[in-house]
Order: sequence, then C-alpha cells, then structure tokens
Amino acid sequence: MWHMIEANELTKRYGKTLAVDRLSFTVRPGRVTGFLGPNGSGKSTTLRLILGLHTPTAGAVTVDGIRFRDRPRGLRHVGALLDAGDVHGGRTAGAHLTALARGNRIPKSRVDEVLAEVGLTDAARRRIGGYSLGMKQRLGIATALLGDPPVLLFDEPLNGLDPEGVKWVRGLFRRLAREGRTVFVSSHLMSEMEHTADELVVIGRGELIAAESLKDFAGRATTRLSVAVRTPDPAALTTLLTAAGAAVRDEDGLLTVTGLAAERISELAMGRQLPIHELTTRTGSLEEAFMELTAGSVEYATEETR
Ligand SMILES: Nc1ncnc2c1ncn2[C@@H]1O[C@H](COP(=O)(O)OP(=O)(O)OP(=O)(O)O)[C@@H](O)[C@H]1O
Repeated sequence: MWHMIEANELTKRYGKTLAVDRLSFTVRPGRVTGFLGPNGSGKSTTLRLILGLHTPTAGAVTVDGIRFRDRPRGLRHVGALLDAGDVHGGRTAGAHLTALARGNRIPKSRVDEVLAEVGLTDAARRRIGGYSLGMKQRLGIATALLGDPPVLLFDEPLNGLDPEGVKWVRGLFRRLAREGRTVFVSSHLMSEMEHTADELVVIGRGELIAAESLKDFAGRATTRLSVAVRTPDPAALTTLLTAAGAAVRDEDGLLTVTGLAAERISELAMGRQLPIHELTTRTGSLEEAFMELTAGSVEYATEETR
C-alpha cells in the first residue's frame, strides 16, 4: 500500500535510556493517526527516527518500504513539524520558507500558497523572533506542507494554539487525510486526539500499548462503568464496598466505585443504614482509559533508572 509508515521492532537507546523499545506499528494513508503517550514516552524520538534524524539502535522504520535517508528530496515526500521554536528568529517567515523551497527544488509559488493556507500571509514579512507560539506553530505547519508531501508528521501541533487555531488545525488534518495523505500527529493528551484522530498508536516508556481505531478504543473505554457515590461517611462506605469486592477511589469524599453496580451499592449501604446523597452510573471517558493504560509508564518514567 502507498505512503504507509511502517515501524518494525524499532529501538533507540541513548546511553542507559531506552527511549524506544521494539516498537512495531503501521500508519496508513487517508486517515489521521494520533500518536499518544505521556511526556517522555518516546514520541519525538520515534518521529525523528522516521525522518532519519536519528539512527535506530535496532529495528527499522520505513515510508513506502524505503528508509527516509535513502530518499532523495525527502521534503517532497515527508513533511514534518517537529519543534516550532526551532527556527531562525532573525528571518522573516517568507525568507525562511523561500530558502527551504530553493534547497529542496520546490517551486517558489508554493511559499505564498502555504503562507495563505496557514493564515500567515500578512505576517510573512515580519521576523519570526517576534511571533507568538501559535504563529510559530502555523509557520511549522506551513513548512511541513511546503513540499506538498503525501506523508505528514506533526509533533504536538496544538501546543500554543488558541481555540480557534485548534479548530483550524483539526479541519486541516481532516482535509489532508481526505486528500489521501498519511497524517501522523503526536500528543500527550487524549482530549486533543478524541476529535481529531481516526486511528491511535499509544505508547508508554517507548513500548507499544495499543494500536487500533479510535472507535475500538472508545468502545472499550465506555463499556467500563463506574459509579459515583456521595455519602457523609465515605470511610465506612469504602470499607463496606471494598469488602464486597469493589475498587474504590476517594476524591474529597466523592467515591468512584468500579466492580459493583449502583443497585448493589445502594443495597449494601442500606443494610448498614449508611445514607447515600448521590449515586450516578458513569461510562468511562477516553481520557480515563488512556491514563489508566499508561499509568504504569508514567510512574516508571519518573524513576531515574529508565
Ligand atoms: N538526544 C537524547 N539523548 C539522551 N536522551 C534522550 C535524547 N532524546 C530523548 N531522550 C530521552 O528519551 C526518552 C524519550 O524522549 P522523547 O522526547 O522521545 O519523548 P516524548 O514522548 O516525545 O516526550 P515529550 O512529549 O516530553 O517530548 C526520554 O527519557 C528522554 O529524556
């Protein structure tokens, strides 16, 4: 299949740190694929490996079966926004893009096209150093689009964008995917991907945790029910419900109970004459499912011996 990104047992070690650990996944064209993981889980490293900016310690990653390094004029094949701040502040956006176009044999007319696309036409003659973070993100997106590439990588592209900018980027990603392009977008927040991605690749400590459609992920998340319970005596109710086999989380007296249905909770409470002030069955959110899935890896990442 065309324009597929394929990682096969991809591994990157920096000294003692195993940043990417035998990662295998496929990113397909025509869809937006969210690349999710907590901070430090190896997303940026993976994107750099795709772009050939780093060399894998083991394994491989290819686009259309070819390593990026072995591809001439790569910018016309894979466009990327890695770090929006990583541009020469003294230049204007117009000069920055013009230099890149020249170096990659991209027609100069593309510069004005992409500036218009990202809404920077009026700011094109201003120096990048004076840009807001949101404007830098827009410039980074323009840079990625410059070569009109079929494969696009974006590292945390929503950072620094205001709500209107976020809406615009989402629309852009959807359109790029509709045009048949491969769109791979990293984020550490499920809430950013929930309304953007069709597919998900989830990693923690450099390892693959899940690779499936957002729909399947959501299906699993929302079938997990929990019950919110409020009582004047949370400690007593927690003891009672835990003894009955439930898992109970106490947040300032509001208990979140899993493993027991609302009916059973109320019966147990009544048996002990414990008053219940609130009892609500909730479906799990995607954010909760994501946090639960990656919880182990977050703890692990804070240890020094990664
Ligand atoms: N050049 C490097 N040298 C040494 N260690 C590195 C290097 N690049 C990344 N790491 C380490 O590899 C791990 C993965 O980092 P990476 O930046 O890929 O994660 P991430 O998921 O993109 O996180 P974030 O969202 O915080 O950028 C981290 O522990 C990081 O400290």
